[in-house]
This record gives sequence, C-alpha cells and structure tokens, in this order.
Amino acid sequence: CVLKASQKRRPLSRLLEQLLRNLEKRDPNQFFAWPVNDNFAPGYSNVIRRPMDFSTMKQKIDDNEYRSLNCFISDFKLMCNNAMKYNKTGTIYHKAARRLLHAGLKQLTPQKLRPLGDILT
Ligand SMILES: COc1ccc(OC)c(-c2cc(C(C)=O)n3cccnc23)c1
Repeated sequence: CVLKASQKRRPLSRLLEQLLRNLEKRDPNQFFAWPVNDNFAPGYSNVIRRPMDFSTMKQKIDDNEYRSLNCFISDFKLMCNNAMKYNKTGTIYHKAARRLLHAGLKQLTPQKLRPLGDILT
C-alpha cells in the first residue's frame, strides 16, 4: 500500500512536529511565531547573535536538521532566552518568554515523553 506523505516522515520528525504544535499553543499572541524584526525591535540583531523562532524550528524539522530531541529543546530554550535577554524584565515579551519557557519545559520532561516510546533513544 502507498504510505500517506505524513507516514513517510521519519519518526523523530513526526514527534518533533507534534511537540512544536503543542509549544505553539502556549504563544497565543504569536510573539514567537516568526523571526523578530529589527524594525519592531531596534538593535535586535546587534544584541541577539543567534535568533530563533517557531517558523525556523519548523523549517529545521522539515529539513531534518534536528538529529535529536535535545537539539530541538536547545532551540526552544534559545528562543525564550533571547527574548528574556533583549526585552527588559516586566515587558510583555519578557513575561511571555518566561511563561512559555516554563510551560514548554513541563511538556518536555522525561515523564511526559516516556510514553512516546523508544524513538527517543
Ligand atoms: C506586537 O506584535 C508582534 C508581532 C510579532 C512579533 O515578533 C514575531 C513581536 C515581537 C516579538 C518580540 C520578541 C519575541 O522579542 N518582540 C520584541 C520587540 C518588539 N516586538 C516583538 C510583536
């Protein structure tokens, strides 16, 4: 039988896409959906050396750039930490990043991921 396109994806890619969708739900304002634009964030590219956002993470999944779950989690943390570095404490972006990081890492604990089986090993 012919596998559907989604079934042809590598198991890790399908897992990461599912995890990404769940993380994106924690960003209702879509502050993290796209790369931060220097026009809206003056001097951003001078302060943040390694920008990251959900659309870039999705592209990296599609390009099979993530060799492991840990690499995926590192990019998620980078994205949140960038926002907490550039934006002052108390700003909506700093608060959104702290909330997103906290909620996201709770979804990525071994207890939550163990049921997904041995594709993580
Ligand atoms: C107000 O609406 C938007 C829409 C998209 C954004 O980034 C993709 C942002 C945004 C996202 C950020 C972050 C994540 O630092 N940011 C910082 C300064 C100014 N704007 C932003 C805001």
